[in-house]
Amino acid sequence: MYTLAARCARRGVRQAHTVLLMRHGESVWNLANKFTGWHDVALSEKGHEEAIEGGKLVAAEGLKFDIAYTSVLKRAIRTLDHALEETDHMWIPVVKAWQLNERHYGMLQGLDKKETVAKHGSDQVQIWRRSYDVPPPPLDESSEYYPGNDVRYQYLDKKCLPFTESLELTAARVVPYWQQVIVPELKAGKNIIIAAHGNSLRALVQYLDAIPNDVIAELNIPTATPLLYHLDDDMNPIPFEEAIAPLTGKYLGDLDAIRARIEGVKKQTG
Ligand SMILES: O=C(O)[C@@H](CO)OP(=O)(O)O
Repeated sequence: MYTLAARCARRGVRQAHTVLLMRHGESVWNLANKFTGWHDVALSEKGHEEAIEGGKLVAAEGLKFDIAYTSVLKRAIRTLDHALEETDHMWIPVVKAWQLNERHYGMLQGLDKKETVAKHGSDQVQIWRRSYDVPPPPLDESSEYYPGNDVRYQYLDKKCLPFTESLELTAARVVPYWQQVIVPELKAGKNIIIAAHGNSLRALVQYLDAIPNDVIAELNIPTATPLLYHLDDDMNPIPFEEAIAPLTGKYLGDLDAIRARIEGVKKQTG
């Protein structure tokens, strides 16, 4: 004989849907202060440590996951590996999707951020870096950074491959991937962990939290800092009190240290 409480629990007085977002740890090009985009660079030593620390924070929260998503770039893949290892989830399926890649930085890829400011001015670089709809100058097909020259994209229709991307163009692949691939898994009751990138995650949280275009320009996402969302059955975030606005999801860890990390990302250009 079930108690009333137990019957209710079984009949779907359900918990919120859980999604844990995590930007990769510091990469060797973050360390060198270069625009990276789709270029596939490794984590720095500090980046590995950050990802392990981030994973420990997720473990301490006692979160359970059923499926993981990441990009096709090793800094995010390795970050996810660390998080899965620290939380004892190495066994769950991992989906690697180009749609979760970092925003393609066009002609800026490989350039030093401060040298780019010295050459083009901080206002122009801020527009390329954080405006919603102005992409950096495009590269061309002869560039070593053109995805059409990269074997991992060989089976993709060339018209899917960017020469550069704004946040708007990044969202045009991230958000449909969220809606079409990830949301059905959430609706099936699965808990999700996603390891991705500063700008692909900015595109996703802008969508989840309905952040206006001028406000998202001010939003920076720190490396390897777990960001927890609870969603209702309509996939709307259930705000956490501890959230740092305009986000409604909450970062795990020491909030002062997290704010300092956010400032660090902002200051990369000066
Ligand atoms: O270089 C990049 O690809 C991104 C993330 O590292 O940089 P930014 O924060 O300047 O958009």
